[in-house]
Order: sequence, then C-alpha cells, then structure tokens
Amino acid sequence: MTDVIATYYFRPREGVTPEWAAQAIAEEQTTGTWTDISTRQNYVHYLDGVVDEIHPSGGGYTCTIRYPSEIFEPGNIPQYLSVLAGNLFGLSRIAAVRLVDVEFSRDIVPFKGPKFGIEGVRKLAGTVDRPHVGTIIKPKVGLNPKDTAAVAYEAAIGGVDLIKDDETLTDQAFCPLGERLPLIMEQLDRVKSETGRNVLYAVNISSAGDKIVQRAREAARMGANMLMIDVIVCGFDAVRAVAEEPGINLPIHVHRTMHAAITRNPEHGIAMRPICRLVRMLGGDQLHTGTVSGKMEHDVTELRGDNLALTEPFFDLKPTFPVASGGLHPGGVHKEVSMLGRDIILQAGGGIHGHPDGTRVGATAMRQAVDAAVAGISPATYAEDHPELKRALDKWGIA
Ligand SMILES: O=C(O)[C@H](O)COP(=O)(O)O
Ligand SMILES: [Mg+2]
Repeated sequence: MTDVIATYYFRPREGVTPEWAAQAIAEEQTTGTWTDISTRQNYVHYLDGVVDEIHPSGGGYTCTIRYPSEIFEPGNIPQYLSVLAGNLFGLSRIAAVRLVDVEFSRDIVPFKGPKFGIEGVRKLAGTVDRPHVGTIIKPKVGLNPKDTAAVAYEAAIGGVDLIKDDETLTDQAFCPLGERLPLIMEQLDRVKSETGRNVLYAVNISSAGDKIVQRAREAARMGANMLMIDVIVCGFDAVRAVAEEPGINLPIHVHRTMHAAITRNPEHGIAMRPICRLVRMLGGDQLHTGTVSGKMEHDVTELRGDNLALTEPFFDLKPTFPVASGGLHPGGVHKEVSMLGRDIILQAGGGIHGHPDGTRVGATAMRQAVDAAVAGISPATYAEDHPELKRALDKWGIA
C-alpha cells in the first residue's frame, strides 16, 4: 500500500505557526481533533496523516500531507473527498486553505477511467489531430425541441464536431429531453448523409442522484451518441455511476458549472487540478477546464497544468479531452491553440450563434480559425480569402 499525497496551500491566522497549521489539518482529516483525546489508542496511529514539507508560497505556505491509503474506502468518492477536502476548509485558526493537487495511490483507483478518451472521441468524430470545434446551443434555455434541432443542424452543417446542451437545460416542459434528443439525432443523421461527418451531441442528463442513471439509459435507448453531466452540482460520483452502468457505451462530456465557487479564490477551496484527476478516473471523456481568451477568470499556467492532469500518464487510464469554453470566438482560436495545443475542444456558443450571418456561417468561421491556427497562418491573413472568418473578426476582433 502506498500513501495518497495531497498538496495544500494555506495561510495561518496571525500568531499561528505554519507547522501548527499544517499539523492541525493532518490531525483533523485523520485521527485527531482540536484537543488530545483519551480514545486515540496506539493501534489507531497507523492512520495518522503525516506532514512532509512546508514551504513559503505567495502570502502563505504550501505543504504536502501523506494519507495512508487504508484510511480510504476503495471506490467511495464522497469518503475520499471528506478526507482530502473536508472539515479543513473551516478551521478558524487558518485563514485560508486550498487543495492544490492530489496523487492517488493505485489501490484506491479501482476505476476504469474514460471509455473513449481523446483517441476514442476522435475516432467517433473522424479527426486525426486538429482541435475539435463544439457549440452550445443558445439561448441556453427557451427554444422548443424543433427549433433546437434546427440550430443543431445549422451548426453541424457549418462544420462543428460537437453540439451540446447548456448546463441549465435538462428536461423542462418547454424542451423535453425525450422530444429534443430524437429530433436532434435526426438532424445529425441528415448531416451525416449529406457530408459523411459524424457529429456528436452531448445531451444533458444532469438530474437527481436516484434518476441520473435511468436518464442515461433512456437517452442511450433513444439513440444518444454522447451524454453530458454537470459534475459539481450532480456530485462526482454521478460520473462514475453513469460510466460504470452496464449497457451504456457512450462518451461522457463533463461540464463544471458552479466550480468557480470552489476554484476561483487562489487562496481557498479546491484547484481544478484535483477535480481533473477525479473526473478522469471516474470516467469523464471530456472536461471543461477553461479558456485562455474567453469570458471566465483564468490563470494560464494553472490551466495548462489542469489540461496536463487530464492527459499525462495516470496509471493505465486513457486521457480525457480538455474543453475550452466560455466566451470563445473565432478571433481567440489561434491563442487557444498556441497555448493549449491541438488536443483541445474549442467550444463557442455566442461566438457561433452571434455571427452576423448566423449559426451555419458562424460554425464555418470557427472551423476556418482552427484550420488557420493548425496551418500556422495568422487569423487576419487567413481571413483575406475566407469571408466567413473575416465577418467574425470584424465583429469580435482578434484576441
Ligand atoms: O457552457 C458553456 O461552456 C457556455 O455556455 C459557453 O457559452 P458562450 O460560448 O456563449 O460563452
Ligand atoms: Mg454554459
């Protein structure tokens, strides 16, 4: 058995030493509490957390804590999180704590990881090494199933590889999943027969804990070719439950709505990196990690590290496709590709449906921006003989 190693950033309150603070975290998360206790028998100590290294960092410190793997119940993700990321965030003598990274030991990763991964998703979409282009149907809620499917057709025929529901669209009365899904798949079949291209549609099955697997099964039965889960609001284990459900053999697109409540404060909460590791081991084939040029707050160095956590060797688990989404448009594509590489899904909602000539042309403009970036041609030069891209750049500029 090997230990699980967690890295934390923390800032003690005035008068509290970093050694005391790190030890307080290790004790709280394992066998101790705020005071010594007579019931902490000798045989219990093998489960103690051990503080390894403390270094000054930013306005505080980082430390690593080794957790014996026996403290974890294999396969029980809620329990893993209670150990690694539980009470410690509220300790009043520590002003801020952030879980920065976790290295899991093999014995507590009984999961199979992504079924498809980057290669498997590429195979479905018929691409070799270019970035994928996706779109979120907008408006995020309100369209009826027929109009939603019409937008899906326009985006697909215009050139996107992936269409997805937005995070707030599930199975509301104005657009029931059972009506929307078959209509969209019909349109994607039409695109296939017209172009030979297989376009994926991530249908949002996010729902209550006792419903999500059933919803996944129904979506699979209705012909879905990809499922989408909002991992933070549904809970990490929702991804595992769907990924491990026998008879469902579909890639899972993982959205992270609400993550910024946990990840945004650079001193407190949980960084994206541990979230990336969890989603990958639980079976997410694609995960939103952020953009370089888009609308959401980001730190480029962290973002690259997060994408690495999805793609670097991790036992024998397949890599998860990182998704850059949120305020992207054709003028930002070259920046995304040069900073994040080609194994990336570039998604645009407003950046496609907001094109002055509509969704189809917007999708084409995004694809042109990708082609330019891959060929190493600047967007402005490429736009000279690609009017669709030109119109997009005229509206949104070049990032
Ligand atoms: O879910 C997402 O990623 C966002 O809806 C992206 O939408 P936008 O491209 O319009 O910002
Ligand atoms: Mg969204």
